Amino acid sequence: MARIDLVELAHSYHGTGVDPANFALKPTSMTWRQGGAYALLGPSGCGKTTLLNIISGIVKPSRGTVLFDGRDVMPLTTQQRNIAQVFQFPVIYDTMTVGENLAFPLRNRRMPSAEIEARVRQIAELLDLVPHLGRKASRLTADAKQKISLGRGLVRADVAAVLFDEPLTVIDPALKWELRSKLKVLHRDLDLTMIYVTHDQTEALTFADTVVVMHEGSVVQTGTPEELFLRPDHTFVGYFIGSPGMNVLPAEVQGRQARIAGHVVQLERSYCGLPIGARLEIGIRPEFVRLAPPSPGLLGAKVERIDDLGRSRFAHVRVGDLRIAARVPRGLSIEPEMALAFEPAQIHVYADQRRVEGAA
Ligand SMILES: Nc1ncnc2c1ncn2[C@@H]1O[C@H](COP(=O)(O)OP(=O)(O)OP(=O)(O)O)[C@@H](O)[C@H]1O
Repeated sequence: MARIDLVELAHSYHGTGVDPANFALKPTSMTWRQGGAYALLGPSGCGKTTLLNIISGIVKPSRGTVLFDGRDVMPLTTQQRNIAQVFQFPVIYDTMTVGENLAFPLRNRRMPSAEIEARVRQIAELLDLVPHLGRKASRLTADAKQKISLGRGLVRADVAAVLFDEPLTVIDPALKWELRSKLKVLHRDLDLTMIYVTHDQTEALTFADTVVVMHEGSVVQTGTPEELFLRPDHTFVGYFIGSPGMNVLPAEVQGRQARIAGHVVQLERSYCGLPIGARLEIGIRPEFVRLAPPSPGLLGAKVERIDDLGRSRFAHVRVGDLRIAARVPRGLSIEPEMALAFEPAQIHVYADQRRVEGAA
């Protein structure tokens, strides 16, 4: 296991002569804690695999350094970096049995047979593969083959980190939930540093203690699932995490007031000296906007649609040109013309998409 530091990493697949705004990975410095369970979350093409491949040594970055426990690993190959990787599709030997597949990374390291057997058994038990240990891998379903890939990634206790690149893509949806929970237990039991790449917020939030959100080649926030929900540092995080995503509304902001579509909304904190010329927006999650009967003090809204999610209902409303999602309280009778009440403590202010910390 290792602490992994990324120091001023940046990467362009087209040489460093191109505009840095077009780099696949924009300058990034961060630390992955030893023993942490991380998810690297973002939409397709945002640079997740590039970052993962730089850590493992598959891609040489255009700029910057990777340190494992303070040691520069840039001159080292993937194998020398001692990283285990699990990819989207199973990487196993069909001609070997399940047990032989799991043992393979350990035999390669010349581990004593008794230790190999004990470790293979432990991993097989954790992944419910014990009944299959003696079977040829070729006879198994795609799900079971991917479980073997996961097992092969986890079987070595001495790796610097285990990197998972969308490992549950081929898994049946019903099994996905189970395997994700299993990975979390495995992380606790095996005490490994794990980085799990996904574009699926549910996968990220259920697996990780810390979620790293990427957008257009940059890490825009690193935090616990709760931090990402309650205090998105970037409008993209607000929009990408949560369902429905955060409302992001153009606003004029002065002191403790924001003006949205001509209506004044009170803020809990004060915002003075906001950057001149910046695009100002407020962000508030639908959970903290309440649909209410029309009232003189509230922002009037036209109801377009109600989504019933079983445990909660959300209204999609229109205020002038703006579309806003709001929570529908139980028992509220809904008319075409309603109003919105905002929870001041949950309103964030953004300048050019970055959250601004207000003053008390
Ligand atoms: N080998 C390559 N050569 C040129 N461009 C590449 C290469 N690999 C990735 N890219 C580009 O770099 C950017 C980041 O890609 P990357 O695969 O890292 O993103 P990602 O978030 O992992 O996406 P996905 O989930 O689709 O794999 C994209 O614009 C992609 O087209």
